[in-house]
Amino acid sequence: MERTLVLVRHGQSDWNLKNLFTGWKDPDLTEQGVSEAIAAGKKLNEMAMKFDIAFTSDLQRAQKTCQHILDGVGQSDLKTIRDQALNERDYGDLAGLNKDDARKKWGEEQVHIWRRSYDVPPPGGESLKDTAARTLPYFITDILPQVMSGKSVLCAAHGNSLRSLVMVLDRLTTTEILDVNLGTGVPMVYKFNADTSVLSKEIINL
Ligand SMILES: O=C(O)[C@@H](CO)OP(=O)(O)O
Repeated sequence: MERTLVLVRHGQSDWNLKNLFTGWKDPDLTEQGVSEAIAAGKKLNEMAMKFDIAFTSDLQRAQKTCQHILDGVGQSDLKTIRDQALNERDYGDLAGLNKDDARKKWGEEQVHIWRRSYDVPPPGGESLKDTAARTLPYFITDILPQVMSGKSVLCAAHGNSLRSLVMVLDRLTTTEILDVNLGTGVPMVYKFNADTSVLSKEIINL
């Protein structure tokens, strides 16, 4: 039995391009972001990937990426479940600020800690640990059972909401996760063993 999960971060958004902290804000994809999502769909189609169900967040950059990928594999009408649990980490007071301005104000090191550490939340926002406290239960109750029943599942979400899942799937430590950055529109194809452990992971570079 094949148990497949494809995780993909949305394509470039307007605020990625403008270098702004985004979090739960809801900017659209840029032209490049649309191209990345279309390219991801094309690659998965070349691999003859077919999905049984898709999951995405409550934010349009992930939803649109999900739809472009489904269009690319010829499954435009596939059942897609949207849930806030998959939303990006809430960046709190940093949302809307320019990342370079933030580095000037608080220093390179502090901003890196806010962006990539496991348990230090940005002011008024969620740490990766806080994010995992909503993404992981949702993954376990809603997404993993689909995968374990032999389905092929697409999950289009966000840099940090997906880092919280990748940390568990790849068995990374709280130190190792610091260096993990997910590329926009780059699918990660996971296959699972019958005991829910990861059999294989393939990163599909565009
Ligand atoms: O702004 C955000 O919400 C995220 C993802 O783009 O940024 P960062 O990579 O800094 O965590």
